[in-house]
Amino acid sequence: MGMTVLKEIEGVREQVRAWREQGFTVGLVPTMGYLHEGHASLIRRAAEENDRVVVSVFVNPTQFGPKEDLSSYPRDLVRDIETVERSGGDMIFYPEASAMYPEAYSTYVEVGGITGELCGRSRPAHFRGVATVVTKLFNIVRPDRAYFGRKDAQQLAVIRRMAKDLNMDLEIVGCPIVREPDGLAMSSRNSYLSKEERADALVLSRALRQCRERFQSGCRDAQALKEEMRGIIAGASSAVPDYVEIVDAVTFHSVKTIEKKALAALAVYIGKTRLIDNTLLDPDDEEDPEL
Ligand SMILES: Nc1ncnc2c1ncn2[C@@H]1O[C@H](COP(=O)(O)OP(=O)(O)OP(=O)(O)O)[C@@H](O)[C@H]1O
Ligand SMILES: CC(C)(CO)[C@@H](O)C(=O)[O-]
Ligand code: BAL
Repeated sequence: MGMTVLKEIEGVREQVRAWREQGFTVGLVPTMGYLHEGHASLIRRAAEENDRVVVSVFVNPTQFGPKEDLSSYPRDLVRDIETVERSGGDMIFYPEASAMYPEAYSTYVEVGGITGELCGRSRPAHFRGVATVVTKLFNIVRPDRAYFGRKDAQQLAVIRRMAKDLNMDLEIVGCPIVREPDGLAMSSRNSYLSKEERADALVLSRALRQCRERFQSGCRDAQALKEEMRGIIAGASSAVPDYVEIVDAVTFHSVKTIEKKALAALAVYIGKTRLIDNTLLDPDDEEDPEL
């Protein structure tokens, strides 16, 4: 089967309906495009677990703040088509913003609780935009499973909460963080970095690795771990932390002592580029294949 590229919502519905009539299961990988190996790993996983895979490519305006990078967000549909095809996807859905948010559009999905923490503090309307667009994508594609990366750990938790709270009939699948060989988590925004900033950006994964090592050797004091991470970040001249946190992996509330599953999570400006990364700190399982 060849790959389809569709812009119109109705065309997507028709194609998915035809697949369903043939008894096929459908996986969805929502993205903002400029695809890299992190996205490709989600598409491959979806292709392993579903008969057909839809990849949405949509730079969603409602999740960007007024001073954020909506207009400069990188785009390359031709390369994205190649990546989806090579990774086993069957359809790219790339709608226009005016089709997703026509005139008089007025409905938003607000997830409470964890959205008040971490990225939700620095990007106040962000998760409302994410929850809204993901709900719309779920309603358009009606997938059996949807795939999200753990690099955006809080986003994954918000979507799991939303799907559960709103009785959405699909499985949310979380996928491991894919890194460059030197440890930097892959991100479309890495393309903004100058050569010097690219080198400085290594402080995120380095700080998290150090945190994990100290955790594995028995340290459970979150303050001490955070101070050490801040010290590593301060070593890069272009790096300014937005947050350096250790939170409960379920509630996303800050913890003092790590007694159950926690997440060490960072958002750091490297020059003007805001990057995020995280690692799980699990007192019952000290192995982490990702860092
Ligand atoms: N390095 C990665 N490993 C695993 N999943 C990833 C990685 N990067 C992004 N993803 C996942 O891909 C999906 C689409 O993300 P998105 O298009 O925003 O990519 P991104 O590279 O994170 O972009 P940005 O630079 O905006 O953060 C999300 O579920 C995200 O968690
Ligand atoms: C899930 C998502 C595609 C919604 O726009 C976006 O937040 C992303 O790329 O992670
Ligand atoms: N990966 C999250 C998309 C955003 O930063 O808006």
